[in-house]
Amino acid sequence: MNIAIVGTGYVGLVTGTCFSEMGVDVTCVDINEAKIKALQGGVMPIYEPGLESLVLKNVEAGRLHFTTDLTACLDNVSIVFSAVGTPPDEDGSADLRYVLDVARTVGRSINKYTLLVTKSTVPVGTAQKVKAVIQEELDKRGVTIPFDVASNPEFLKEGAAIKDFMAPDRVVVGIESDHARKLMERLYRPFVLNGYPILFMDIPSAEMTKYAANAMLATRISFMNDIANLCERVGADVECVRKGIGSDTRIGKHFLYAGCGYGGSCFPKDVKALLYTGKENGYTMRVIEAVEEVNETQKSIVFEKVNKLFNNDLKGKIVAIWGLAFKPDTDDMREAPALVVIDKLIKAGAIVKVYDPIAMDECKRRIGNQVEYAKDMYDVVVDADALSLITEWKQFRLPSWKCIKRLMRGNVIVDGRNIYDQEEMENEYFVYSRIG
Ligand SMILES: NC(=O)C1=CN([C@@H]2O[C@H](COP(=O)(O)OP(=O)(O)OC[C@H]3O[C@@H](n4cnc5c(N)ncnc54)[C@H](O)[C@@H]3O)[C@@H](O)[C@H]2O)C=CC1
Ligand SMILES: O=C(O)[C@H]1O[C@H](OP(=O)(O)OP(=O)(O)OC[C@H]2O[C@@H](n3ccc(=O)[nH]c3=O)[C@H](O)[C@@H]2O)[C@H](O)[C@@H](O)[C@@H]1O
Repeated sequence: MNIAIVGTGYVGLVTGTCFSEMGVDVTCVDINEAKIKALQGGVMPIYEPGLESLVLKNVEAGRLHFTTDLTACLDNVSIVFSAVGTPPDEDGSADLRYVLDVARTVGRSINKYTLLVTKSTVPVGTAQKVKAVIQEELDKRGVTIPFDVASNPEFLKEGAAIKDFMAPDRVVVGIESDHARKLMERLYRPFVLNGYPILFMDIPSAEMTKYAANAMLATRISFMNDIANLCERVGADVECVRKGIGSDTRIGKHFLYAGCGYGGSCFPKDVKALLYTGKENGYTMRVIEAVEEVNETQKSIVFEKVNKLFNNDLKGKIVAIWGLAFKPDTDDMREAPALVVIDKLIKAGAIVKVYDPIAMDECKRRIGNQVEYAKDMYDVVVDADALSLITEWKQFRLPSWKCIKRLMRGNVIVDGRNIYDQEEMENEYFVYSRIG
């Protein structure tokens, strides 16, 4: 089977690589020439565990190709996936410009039946827009060429993308023709053989499933952050509460970790887009509004705690930060809580020193020399008055507190992800503060 994947970002590159691993011949397409050139030279444009070796292996096997020219590969493929970005517009709605650009190129260039599958996260009704654009282009050409559209939202998480794609809880596919269903059944057969369910449904339901899933996960996080903030005020421990409620199988253990707010390229933007869809349809999504509001406040919580511990006077204080990426195992800093904390610390007059195992270059690209970049996790705490943990990379979990105590000039530790033991920290004579 030959397919093309348009958009070689986190989703497109992982999708293309994983399908090629299953024996499919995949051409990954991107308009970003530098990205394609790098990939052709074996250089990954993103950090994602396990990706590089899988890409190199499948390129070597001749099943994975990279190009900037979608038109040139359309004659050889039966399915085109669109995995381009859908960033938030100013009003919070999903910007469909890139998705519709892909549809336009497909309409202008196909010469035989093609199935265009949208993998990007798009609001209900997008497939119909995609269909209309392709038809418009075919009409302009004066040709009749059969085509279908489908929706196949992606549920992978950054940092665990390969595993999530290869072993999905489910694959959701929205279709409106038997032929499209057969093609998608064939493409996903290796996954079904491995026991992973594929759920076929109508296209609007598939499109909505993606937003509902992300909004539900974001809701759990904001709910727990709300509970954590109350725990702190009433003297309960949110970590005990998390285990207590997570053991109820109706609630489940996952996505119940209180922290310094959710970030990333998806929860923030998808929550906004869902709110917009509600408004557009005369309905206010009140729960989702609260989810967003709680998260906005929560992103400042580490700053608020540090500030309070220094009696609202951070002028000249050195604050070290562990973790910049929006979560561990990625270099992605889109909507990262660290950016909010850094900004507030700088505005309060603090000197900020940062360390992240992978996202240092990304941070430099975003905020330049507003902060000091340390060479490792111990170097960053030298002379610091306070240390704040923002991203729970594994290497931060069991540090040498003896060494840290020697290097810091102060003893304040603010744990934005609740990974340290309160008693141990107090035994080490740290002033320790966590979430909840
Ligand atoms: N990042 C993630 O973990 C997940 C993202 N998604 C969704 O998948 C979509 C893509 O997200 P990412 O991979 O993170 O985006 P990304 O920004 O990493 O990659 C998008 C790529 O599309 C390319 N592109 C834009 N227009 C193009 C065109 N006309 N032709 C060819 N290439 C084009 C860009 O150059 C870029 O390389 C979004 O809708 C996102 O919401 C869904 C699940 C997980
Ligand atoms: O649509 C998307 O792009 C993806 O968005 C999320 O994946 P991702 O953003 O990569 O990462 P998550 O592991 O979900 O973490 C998101 C944020 O929530 C925070 N989080 C997560 C879990 C938790 O219990 N508590 C918590 O604060 C993380 O620190 C992080 O900032 C979803 O988990 C994926 O299923 C989805 O495909």
